Amino acid sequence: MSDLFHVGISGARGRMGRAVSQALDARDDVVVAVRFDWGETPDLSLCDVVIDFSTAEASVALARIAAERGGPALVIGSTGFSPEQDKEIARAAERIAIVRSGNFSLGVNILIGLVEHAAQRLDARDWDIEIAEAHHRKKVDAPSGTALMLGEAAAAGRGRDLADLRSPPYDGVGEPRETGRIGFSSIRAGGIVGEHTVLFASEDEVVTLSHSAIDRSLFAKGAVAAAAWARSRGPGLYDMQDVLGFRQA
Ligand SMILES: NC(=O)C1=CN([C@@H]2O[C@H](COP(=O)(O)OP(=O)(O)OC[C@H]3O[C@@H](n4cnc5c(N)ncnc54)[C@H](OP(=O)(O)O)[C@@H]3O)[C@@H](O)[C@H]2O)C=CC1
Ligand SMILES: O=C(O)C1=N[C@H](C(=O)O)C[C@H](O)C1
Repeated sequence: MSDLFHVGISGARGRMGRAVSQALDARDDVVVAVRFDWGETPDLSLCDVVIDFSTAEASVALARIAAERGGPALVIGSTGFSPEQDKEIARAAERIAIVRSGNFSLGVNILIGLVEHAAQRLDARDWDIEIAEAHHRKKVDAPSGTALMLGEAAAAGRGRDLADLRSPPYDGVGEPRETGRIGFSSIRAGGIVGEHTVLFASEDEVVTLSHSAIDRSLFAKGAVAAAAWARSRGPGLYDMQDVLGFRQA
């Protein structure tokens, strides 16, 4: 394999697409082969990897096409997938390498391990878990992809799936909070890049684990590192824990 690799950018004119473009410009081992947005048909044969920050629907369509032709590898950062769309991405990953993550930052991927550790040790009968996130006013999906990953880590710490533990949204007058559930809340305001807090609360004390993204170039750099990693992988569905070498064998 040549040291030079060819990258496509999906969602190129978007906030993340532009950040990815800048992150790629800083590297001397990358050629940006194609850039595309909604309604444009890219020549995927020009790419070793496509970095995709678009929409869940667009990412599923791209994954389907890439899988049908046996490449390129994909790095998918879009969020807001339905369970059926999750399955479509997993199906495509039987044919090509896909690195998918709701957050490409090192800090959040460290936080995931801390949350799982805490959830495993703090008894669900005594400790409630609540996940709060804040993002810019243009973000359309909630809870954020990162909040859901943190929720999955908390659920895994308790040996369960998030789908079984997720609290319905609190709104109006309802029943008291059910023991062992994981709650989510979201803020959309101004230009907030990305704030995530996981709160563990007992009757006597509160433990708070949190992450703040200061600039979205953070996510772009992580996605570019994932692209460099993905281009030499066989088919499979990977995430940033794999790229960073955090996954235990
Ligand atoms: N995993 C992570 O670390 C991060 C994930 N994200 C996620 O990435 C996604 C994009 O975020 P952001 O850049 O802020 O959003 P933007 O709305 O700024 O950009 C989305 C881009 O995708 C384009 N697009 C829409 N449909 C298609 C399509 N079919 N094919 C190719 N491109 C398409 C849009 O084009 P047009 O304007 O022409 O419609 C637009 O340029 C969101 O889901 C967000 O949650 C964001 C930050 C970090
Ligand atoms: O839309 C965004 O901006 C972000 N989306 C991701 C998410 O849904 O978690 C990651 C990051 O927080 C920014």
